[in-house]
Amino acid sequence: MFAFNLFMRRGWGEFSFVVLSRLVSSLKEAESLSGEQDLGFLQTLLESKELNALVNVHSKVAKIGKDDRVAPLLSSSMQVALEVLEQLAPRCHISPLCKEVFHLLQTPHLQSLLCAHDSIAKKDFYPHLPEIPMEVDEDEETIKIVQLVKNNEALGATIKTDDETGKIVIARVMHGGAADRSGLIHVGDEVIEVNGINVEGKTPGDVLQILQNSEGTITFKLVPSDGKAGQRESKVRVRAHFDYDPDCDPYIPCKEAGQAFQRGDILHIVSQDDAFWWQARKEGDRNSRAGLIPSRNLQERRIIHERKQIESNSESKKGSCASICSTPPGSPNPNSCRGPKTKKIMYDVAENDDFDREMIATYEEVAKLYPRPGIFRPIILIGAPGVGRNELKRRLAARDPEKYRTPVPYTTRPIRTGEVPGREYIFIPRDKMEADIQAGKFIEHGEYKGHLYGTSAESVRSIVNVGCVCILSPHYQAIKALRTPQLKPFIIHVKPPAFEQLKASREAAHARSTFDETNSRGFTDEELMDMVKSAERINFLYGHFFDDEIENSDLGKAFERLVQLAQKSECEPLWAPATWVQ
Ligand SMILES: Nc1ncnc2c1ncn2[C@@H]1O[C@H](COP(=O)(O)OP(=O)(O)OP(=O)(O)O)[C@@H](O)[C@H]1O
Repeated sequence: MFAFNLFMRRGWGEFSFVVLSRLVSSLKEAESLSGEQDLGFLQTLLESKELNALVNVHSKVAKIGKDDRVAPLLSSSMQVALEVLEQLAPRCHISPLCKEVFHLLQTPHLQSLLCAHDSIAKKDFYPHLPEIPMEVDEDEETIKIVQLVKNNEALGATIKTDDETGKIVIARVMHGGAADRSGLIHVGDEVIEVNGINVEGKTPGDVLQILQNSEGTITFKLVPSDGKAGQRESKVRVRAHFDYDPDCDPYIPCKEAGQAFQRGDILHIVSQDDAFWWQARKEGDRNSRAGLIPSRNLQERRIIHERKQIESNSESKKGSCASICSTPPGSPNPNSCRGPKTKKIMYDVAENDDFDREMIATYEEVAKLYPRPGIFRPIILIGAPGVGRNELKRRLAARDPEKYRTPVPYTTRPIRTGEVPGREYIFIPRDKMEADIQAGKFIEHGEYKGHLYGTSAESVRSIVNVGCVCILSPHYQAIKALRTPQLKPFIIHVKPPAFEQLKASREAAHARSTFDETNSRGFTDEELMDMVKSAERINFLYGHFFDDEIENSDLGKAFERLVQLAQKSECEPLWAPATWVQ
């Protein structure tokens, strides 16, 4: 007893050989107080080489730990570096010093050093040693009694009936919730009593009722699980590619535990332990508890199931006039009476649409992409034909021709009078262009009136490599080919306003229809209507790829917004696919 009192008083920080030898001698004094077997065991342990070696190491570490000169000043130097980067990003052009610090702080070696420093400062020494196996009497069950004060906040844990034992167990503990913060309730703990009421044979619903009827302090009697407690938060961030509302989800285990989100939201996935229900919180919501969201696996299954249902419904309705809308909004109406389009068509829409429907958009892992000094992300303007992408692109290039450039397209058509090779087009023989298309050298291409047209990947790269911002306004189906880790484009959706506003703005500006080959008339109502529908459809199919959007109603305002977005893409760290940030 004396020995252990000593042990407690001194604490581990002062534990040394002196203490160890005093422990051994005090054991001898206490021989009469306890069983011989226990004392013999303790004496062997205290005199063992292993323990003495450990004490030796501990004493040295403890000594160094007391030296203030090597004590860390902070344990979040990486966070500080990121904040400095964020502050510096818009100021790089001010001085070469800013630029150099900005560049230095981004180097992987320095960032790794800061991360290593923080881990040591936090005493985050991995790997963790396995827990010491405890020999427990088989009949003896360890029980913990946990008391939590009930307030307006949810407990942040869910319960279920264990399939094998039929007992009530803790199914999940929501990160950051009351149960998690208590550090006392863990997944797999068996619930024996709630407020003195034995829950054996009860359903999770019954237990919930007990909890709901309780006021003030709630006492749980739990048998701890033998699994690992206190899982660390994962650092994964994803961009959601669909809207989610737990209130409308009949399968979520607990609606109150759900986390609603919208397409485009950045989510911090804090746990992926459960195959079907991840725990996540919206990025930036640091203090809120995490909520349940469907896992990628579950969401993919749902989408496949929904598609199958839609397909079988439309199969069974074949031949009848009414059909379920299995196509995205704004899909081309095969009965449309619009005349033949004279406009240049770069893609076979029908062929590519089937491919798009194959995509199952759930979550995309993202990371912050920091601006690189002197290398700008290409800006891609996507939008319905005629919406004004070229007009905006022209204005941006005219504002600063040294900075914003558009690649010169290639064509196989013969040169016309007044045209200068390399100015309007780069003229190229058909067999050469076909071979280059085959070799994947074109980021977009198409055929119009028997001639090929296209934009080469090399022309985009060469603009980027000379430190200019490349602006592109390709057909929307080129998104997938352009959204690569090499190009890292910033993609903006240029949207039309509602029909009335669209019509009024185009009429007021005497806008020329891009559907008329001679450019001699304004847009017809049908063309404007198609533009609105097409924008909805583009948003449905590709909305999750857009970094931002511009509503092109008032041209001046739309252009102002484009300038702001261009600056944002040049200066700010922005979320991008994680594969782009290596
Ligand atoms: N906000 C606006 N208000 C009025 N007129 C506009 C506006 N935006 C564009 N326009 C006009 O609409 C016409 C079509 O614009 P533009 O050529 O830029 O379309 P586009 O999206 O590039 O089309 P396409 O892809 O079919 O070539 C042009 O006459 C342009 O000046």
